[in-house]
Amino acid sequence: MAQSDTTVALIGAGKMAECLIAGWIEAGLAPQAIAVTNRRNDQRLAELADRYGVRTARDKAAVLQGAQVVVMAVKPVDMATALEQVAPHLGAEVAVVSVAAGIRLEAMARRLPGQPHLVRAMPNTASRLRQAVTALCAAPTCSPAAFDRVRWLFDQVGTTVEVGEEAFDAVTALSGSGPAYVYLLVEAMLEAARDLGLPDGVARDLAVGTVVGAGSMLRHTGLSPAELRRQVTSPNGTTAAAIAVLEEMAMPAAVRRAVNRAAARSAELAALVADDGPDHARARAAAMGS
Ligand SMILES: NC(=O)C1=CN([C@@H]2O[C@H](COP(=O)(O)OP(=O)(O)OC[C@H]3O[C@@H](n4cnc5c(N)ncnc54)[C@H](OP(=O)(O)O)[C@@H]3O)[C@@H](O)[C@H]2O)C=CC1
Ligand SMILES: O=C(O)[C@@H]1CCC=N1
Repeated sequence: MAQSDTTVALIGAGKMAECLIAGWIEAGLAPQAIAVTNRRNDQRLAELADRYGVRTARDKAAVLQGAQVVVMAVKPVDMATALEQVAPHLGAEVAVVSVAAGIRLEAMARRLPGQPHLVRAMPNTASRLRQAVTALCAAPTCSPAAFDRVRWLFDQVGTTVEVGEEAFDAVTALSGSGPAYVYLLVEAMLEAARDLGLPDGVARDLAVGTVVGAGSMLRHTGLSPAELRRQVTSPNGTTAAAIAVLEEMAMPAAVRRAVNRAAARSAELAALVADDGPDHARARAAAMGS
């Protein structure tokens, strides 16, 4: 069977699931090759069926029926339960992919005994427009064919990179959460534009065009961000004045700290599906804390 005939079941029908569905449909996957379920929100399933033509069902067995790839798109806190619910309905040849922050392959394997084809993925919401960057890591037991199928799926919604699992907390902090950092920057730029009296529509067009243009420069010139920044910054000019304020207010250090904190949070979230050892309850409580 060709990879373009891949059948997918999504467990979880939230924001990340919808971005993947939208990207796959845009890439030409048949809507009926995609099945989705969630925990209890029937209206949400109806919405996705209506919007994309995908199959939906409340019953997990029905959604998993015939799926070659199962994408676990639930919150880390819900992953243990969700894995236990799908386990009885999986054939051994099915590839199971988790997109959850923090959840480790070893923890998935413990909840899915006898399931060799396990993959961890960290996409981002730009999969909606087929512009995601997705990091992938396969369990040692995953067959090359199963991994290729999973990789093909994520290649349909952007670009993929294979990394060791030890890099996943960092990847999650950088590119999984990363879009939010950019949006925060744009929010602040728009507030400043409003302070300066620019009409909202004009400001949005200019700010969005600026971010997209800067991203394209990063992608296509091959120049470093530092060099590109230098090209904008005339001595004693307007940019230099702005950058001086950002440095004085420790913006670069704040971003570094934020990305580090996100990576640490990813590591904390691993405790949600950690071993049921003596420290489990405490680790779980701590991870759920914030
Ligand atoms: N949002 C993002 O930008 C990114 C998210 N991720 C990861 O994707 C995962 C999902 O995040 P997101 O989409 O934002 O979360 P949402 O809260 O939007 O969606 C979570 C979904 O999981 C469903 N769910 C929970 N428990 C079960 C269960 N036992 N069986 C079936 N469905 C269940 C919920 O159903 P119901 O509504 O009925 O309770 C809901 O549809 C997370 O693990 C996150 O780390 C990864 C990269 C980026
Ligand atoms: O905020 C989160 O935990 C998820 C993972 C990466 C992006 N969103």
